[in-house]
Amino acid sequence: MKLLILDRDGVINFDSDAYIKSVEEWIPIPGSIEAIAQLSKAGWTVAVATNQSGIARGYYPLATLEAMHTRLRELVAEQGGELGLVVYCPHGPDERCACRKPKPGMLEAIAEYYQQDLAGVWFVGDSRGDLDAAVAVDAQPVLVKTGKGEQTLNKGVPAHTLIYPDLASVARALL
Ligand SMILES: O=P(O)(O)OC[C@@H](O)[C@H]1O[C@@H](OP(=O)(O)O)[C@@H](O)[C@@H](O)[C@@H]1O
Ligand SMILES: [Mg+2]
Ligand SMILES: [Zn+2]
Repeated sequence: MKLLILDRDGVINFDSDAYIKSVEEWIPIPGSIEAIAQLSKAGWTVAVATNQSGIARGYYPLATLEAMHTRLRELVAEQGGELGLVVYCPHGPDERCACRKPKPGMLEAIAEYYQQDLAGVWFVGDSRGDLDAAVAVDAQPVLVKTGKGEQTLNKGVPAHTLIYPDLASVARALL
């Protein structure tokens, strides 16, 4: 199976240090929706693994997070594509859950859902925690320079990380 896993904020949509707290604040990065649609139409399963500590912090309710993901699915469907499983970690850093990146719990949940081994599966993110979660399960860390990607790159990334300007260029590399 052709499985691609994406981080959300800073990869699919613009990120903010003030968190993405509403559907109105959830704005796709140009080319990202089209990239997901093109990949899915080419037979790729595109899943999402996203930290959403804003839930634990009380910045937005679960219903708002779900509304963002409904919007994402709708936009991909309008381009003729289909978005796969979206997994999120609603916990705060101090809850020591198993799912918050850099822990690989969400990646493992996606692998379990699709009964797919994660070795070499590309996980595309903008933060160091994304890359470390990939390394933890022998997936392929892929950094995009959107969102926090430039800062992440400047601080150093795992040795075999692949680096692309944005999700659209990742899609072009796979298609
Ligand atoms: O990039 P993904 O995983 O899709 O989501 C990241 C968001 O949950 C937020 O994660 C926060 O980190 P803390 O959770 O406060 O450490 C901050 O980096 C925010 O700027 C960011 O919007
Ligand atoms: Mg991110
Ligand atoms: Zn969690």
